[in-house]
Amino acid sequence: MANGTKEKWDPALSRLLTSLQQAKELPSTEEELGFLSNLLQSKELHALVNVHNKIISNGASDKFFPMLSTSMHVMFDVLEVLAPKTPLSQDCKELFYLLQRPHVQGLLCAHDAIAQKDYYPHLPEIPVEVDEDEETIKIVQLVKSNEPLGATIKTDEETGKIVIARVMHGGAADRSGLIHVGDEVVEVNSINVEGKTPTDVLSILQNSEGTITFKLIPADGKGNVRESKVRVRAHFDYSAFMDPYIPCKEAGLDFVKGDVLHIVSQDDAYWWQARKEGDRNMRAGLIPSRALQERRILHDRTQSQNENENGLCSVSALPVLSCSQSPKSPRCTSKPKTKKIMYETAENDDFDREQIATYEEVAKLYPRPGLYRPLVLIGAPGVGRNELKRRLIATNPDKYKTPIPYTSRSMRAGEVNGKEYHFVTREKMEEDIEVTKFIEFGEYKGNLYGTSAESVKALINSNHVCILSPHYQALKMLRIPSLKPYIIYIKPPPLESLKETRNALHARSTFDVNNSRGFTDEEFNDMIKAAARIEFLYGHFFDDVIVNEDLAIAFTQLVAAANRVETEPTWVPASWVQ
Ligand SMILES: Nc1ncnc2c1ncn2[C@@H]1O[C@H](COP(=O)(O)OP(=O)(O)OP(=O)(O)O)[C@@H](O)[C@H]1O
Repeated sequence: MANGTKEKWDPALSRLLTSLQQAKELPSTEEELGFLSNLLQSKELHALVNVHNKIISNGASDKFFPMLSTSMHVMFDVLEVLAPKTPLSQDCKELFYLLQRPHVQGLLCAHDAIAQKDYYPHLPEIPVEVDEDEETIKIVQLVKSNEPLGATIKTDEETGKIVIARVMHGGAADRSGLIHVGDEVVEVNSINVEGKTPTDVLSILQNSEGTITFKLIPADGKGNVRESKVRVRAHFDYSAFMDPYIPCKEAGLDFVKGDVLHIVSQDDAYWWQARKEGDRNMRAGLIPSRALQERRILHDRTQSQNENENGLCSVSALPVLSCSQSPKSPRCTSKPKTKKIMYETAENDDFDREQIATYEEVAKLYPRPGLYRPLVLIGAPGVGRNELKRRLIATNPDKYKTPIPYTSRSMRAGEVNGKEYHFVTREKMEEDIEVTKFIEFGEYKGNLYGTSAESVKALINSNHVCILSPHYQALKMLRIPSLKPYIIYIKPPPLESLKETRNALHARSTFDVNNSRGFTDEEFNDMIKAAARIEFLYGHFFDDVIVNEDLAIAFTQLVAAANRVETEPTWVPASWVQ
């Protein structure tokens, strides 16, 4: 033996070597035998087998049973908790730093792979011709519990046999490490399934008690697939129960618009496997893939277009405002207001309407010194965005700033250029509007008004927290990587409470008499309708929602949100952190 003594050798390797000696009579070349003999005696293989055996024996002993298989998640949670505490304690700071080191993360990742039993060697196909009739059969026994099996079956289109269609990450079948996609099901509890439909097989499974024994013909090229790290924000609501096409309703994962999902597998073109972010439940669920969801949306749109013969409305499900809106004046209020900016943008400019919103890849953005994220208050006109904005600025006028708008109107006595407004010519403003320099603009009494993207950037660059309360259509220009806005939706309370709070005498001049106003019943109704519309179109962009019922409570929530942005990690589009 070239290396080491034979006694220390793994018994399986020794047996293989002995068999190799006996195989000399078989029709094989000297070269092949020599290669195998060298391989079986190599130090590297020996070391690998030892490591493998150790892992298996540790895995088998209760003493080393993993406490969890998601230490990477825990690490991210800990980072989240620690982030705001780093300025307070040296220990927190050190741990925060350590947990972000690639070596520590690599160690935890390896731990999770082992805890998820993702360590079985993935052997290539045997490169010799196998007798077609002599198929390998594996017998897998699983104990039936309340937990679903975590696998789905289907009839193979070519062979007509029942095969494993998918194995849910972290489910019972996956944890067994013995059932793989493509395995052919021959028997279930000694019942031959040949010629049976998946529904028949399902009822055999449902009627079995205790241990379930599968006889399977292994698929080629099987193997445990590592979990992907992709996180997405859902832009639509999903209920597996309501989905007639999901291969198995029980295996579905329900979610609502705005939920962050961890996509663990995208192997299937139509059905991804996902967990809700932060959900400790190990088993993943099925959700429609991006491609499938896009197809469905397109199909629904075509159908609603067909139904809508005059073709006036392309999205029939949109909550619509009752009043007609002209391009020059999209607001519904009948009363003139103190705020002068009107929006040029017409209803049909709602930018998401033509996009197919399914999933958006997201990543965590950690707060850091020098990162000043603008706070954007979105809401129905009149809901109280300006009131809240003014109050927040008043808490710290050196920190919170709002950009000074541009106008084409002439300066009045007492006004200073760059204080109330930046005064520019109409031609200059029109030129800038043309090259999309304004995040919002409009015309009022023959003069143009607008807020430029540059002035938002200037505030950020001068280390201020920029606070904006633009028209919701401005989100299109604001939600970009260079600005990284934090979007807070200011929601009106239910109609009765809206009327009650706004009609209360003291509420009219809550903060600034000049900016106080009353509302008609029609305006209250319009506010509720506009709110429903904004939620429908932009709900998936909201980082936070504040119900502006009691003003003092809403303001406290706004202050808390503003602090959160500075101290806690938040989910943002993945492209913002790359
Ligand atoms: N929670 C509340 N309770 C009572 N009154 C409120 C409340 N929030 C706001 N208001 C009052 O409602 C009026 C409209 O608020 P505000 O001007 O801030 O609305 P807005 O969302 O900025 O709308 P717009 O963009 O049309 O000006 C103000 O008089 C304000 O004081």
